[in-house]
Amino acid sequence: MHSPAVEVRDLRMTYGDKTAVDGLTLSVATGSITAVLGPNGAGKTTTLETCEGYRRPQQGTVRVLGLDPIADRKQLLPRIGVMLQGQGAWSGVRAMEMLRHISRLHADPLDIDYLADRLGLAECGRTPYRRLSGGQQQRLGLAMALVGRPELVFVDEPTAGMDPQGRRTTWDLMRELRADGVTVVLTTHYLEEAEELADQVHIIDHGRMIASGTPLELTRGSGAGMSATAMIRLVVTKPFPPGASESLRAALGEDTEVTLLDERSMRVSGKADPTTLAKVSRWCEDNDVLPESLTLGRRSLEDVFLDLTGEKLEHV
Ligand SMILES: Nc1ncnc2c1ncn2[C@@H]1O[C@H](COP(=O)(O)OP(=O)(O)OP(=O)(O)O)[C@@H](O)[C@H]1O
Repeated sequence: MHSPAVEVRDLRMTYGDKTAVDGLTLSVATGSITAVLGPNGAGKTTTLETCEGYRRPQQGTVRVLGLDPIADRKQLLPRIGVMLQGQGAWSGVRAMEMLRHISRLHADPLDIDYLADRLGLAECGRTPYRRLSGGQQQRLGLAMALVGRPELVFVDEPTAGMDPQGRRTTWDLMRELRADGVTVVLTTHYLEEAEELADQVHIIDHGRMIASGTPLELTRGSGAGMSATAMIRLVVTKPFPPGASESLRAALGEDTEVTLLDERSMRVSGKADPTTLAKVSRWCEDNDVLPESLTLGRRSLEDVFLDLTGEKLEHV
């Protein structure tokens, strides 16, 4: 077994009297893609910046590749790649000049033409940084993080502002990195990105870990911090009678959430067992409601996130 690539223990970070990270513990397996998900202001960037050595832990410990990101910065820097949110480059510098400059800081850089080609930067290589589109700036930031052949990369919202093709290219690249044994830690607002890419997902809210697991564990409800729940969708042939969701909830019991999605469909999250399905069906009979469909399905990561945080994330 490898030791973890990143280990955060009981991290606490504040800005004045604002607590940004509140006793966070997480570990990242070497060679994995790990996604840190959370609503705006959850503490993702602060946690990453502490791992990258930009911030000193106010409480708790952070180890990256077994090293202290601040005390061992010199040893660590050549081994990690960092793509910051809204990464800066000098505004007048041309994209390829910037990449070449960064590549010269590394002992054994990747071929920059290969990297530019791979990330679709070749056609804008002579464009000054400030004139690149948001997506091109993101791709350049990613190239700058990868050019030194890091063992571990931190990428903060790597595909924000990218078009669907740029996003897919980036996802492919992340998978290639993993296949080469590189560890990837990313933050994202896009649940689909986490679902597509991540081996492990940590969901944080208000600076605390609220759930973690593989995407499958989380959507089945078997991840840490989760209870086993399923999603039942009930679609009926004519509009529900008034008070239907409250009445169905009463019929199903306390552990169930019933949400009216529109006048003819409801979402029930509760236990995934035959009894629950039978109760829904009995409720339909008692209320003279004819189901058009009654389906039991896995929740999406979106449903999990919504249930845990009460907030919606943006869609891809
Ligand atoms: N330099 C700062 N000074 C004061 N408060 C800050 C600072 N940086 C972050 N915060 C606050 O700390 C909390 C956590 O911010 P952080 O940027 O870590 O969250 P995040 O999960 O990365 O959010 P986002 O998804 O919006 O990037 C937020 O409430 C934020 O307003």
